[in-house]
Amino acid sequence: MSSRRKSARDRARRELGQNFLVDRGVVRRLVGLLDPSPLPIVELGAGRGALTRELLGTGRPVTAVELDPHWAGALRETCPQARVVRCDMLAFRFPAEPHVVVGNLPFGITTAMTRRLLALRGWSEAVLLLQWEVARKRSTGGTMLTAQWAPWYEFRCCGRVRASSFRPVPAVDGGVLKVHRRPRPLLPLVEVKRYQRFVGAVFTGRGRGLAEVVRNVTGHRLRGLPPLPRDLTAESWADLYTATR
Ligand SMILES: C[S@@+](CC[C@H](N)C(=O)[O-])C[C@H]1O[C@@H](n2cnc3c(N)ncnc32)[C@H](O)[C@@H]1O
Repeated sequence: MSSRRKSARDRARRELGQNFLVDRGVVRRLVGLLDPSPLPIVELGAGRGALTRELLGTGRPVTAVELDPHWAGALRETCPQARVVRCDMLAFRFPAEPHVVVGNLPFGITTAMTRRLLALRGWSEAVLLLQWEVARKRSTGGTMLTAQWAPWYEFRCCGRVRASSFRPVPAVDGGVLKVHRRPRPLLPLVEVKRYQRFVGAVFTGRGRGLAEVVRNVTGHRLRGLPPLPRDLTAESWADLYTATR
C-alpha cells in the first residue's frame, strides 16, 4: 500500500473509531445474545465484517451499515448475502418492518446513536458493544438518558469485553448493553415528552437529596424516596411521575 493510502486508512481508523473485533469468542457471544427469532438484523458499523459473517450464519436477513467506502466495498465482496448500505448510521433509514439491531459502535458516536435508536419505533431488541463504563452506567439507570426511556425499554449489561479483543487495541475495555423494547410499557407513549422533561428536571434540579429535589420541581412532598435519582428503578420513575403530575 502506498504511504498516501496508508495514511488515509490510518486517518479513517482514528476518525471513524475503527477498532475491529478480532476475538471470535466475543463475536459468538454477541450474536448469541440475540433472542431466537426470524426477524431481520440491522448491523451498525459493519467494518471488516467480523460480526456480519456470524450474523449471516443465523440464516436471518442482514443489512450491514458502514460509512467507510473502503470497508463497504470490501463487505460487498466478502459478504455477498448481506445487503450493504454505505451511509452514516446517524442518517440511515431503518426498515419500516420489525427488525433487531446489533453493533460494535464507534466509541465517538455511541451516545448520539443510542439516543437516535431509542427514539425509533421499528426494532424490538438491540445488542450494542460500547465503552465499558457507558454500558455499565446505562444498565443501572445511572444516566439521565436511561431514566428518560426506562418506561419503554429494559437495559441490561451483558458483561465486559477486554480491550485486547479489538485491533487496534483501544484505551478502555468494551461492555455489552442489551436493550429490549418493553412489550407492556410502564407509561403510555403519548406521555414520552412530558415524562422526559420531568426526568430532566429531577436530574438537574436543586436540592439536598431526591425528596427535596422532587419537592422543588413538583411541589409534592413525598416520603420513602431513595437518596438519589440513580437509585430509582424504572417502575419507581413511572410511579413518581404519575404521583406528581
Ligand atoms: C468499532 S468498529 C466495528 C467494526 C466491526 N463491526 C467489528 O466489530 O469488527 C466501528 C465501525 O463503524 C464504522 N463507522 C464509524 N462511524 C460510522 C457512521 N457514522 N456510520 C456508519 N458507520 C460508521 C467504522 O468505519 C467501523 O467500521
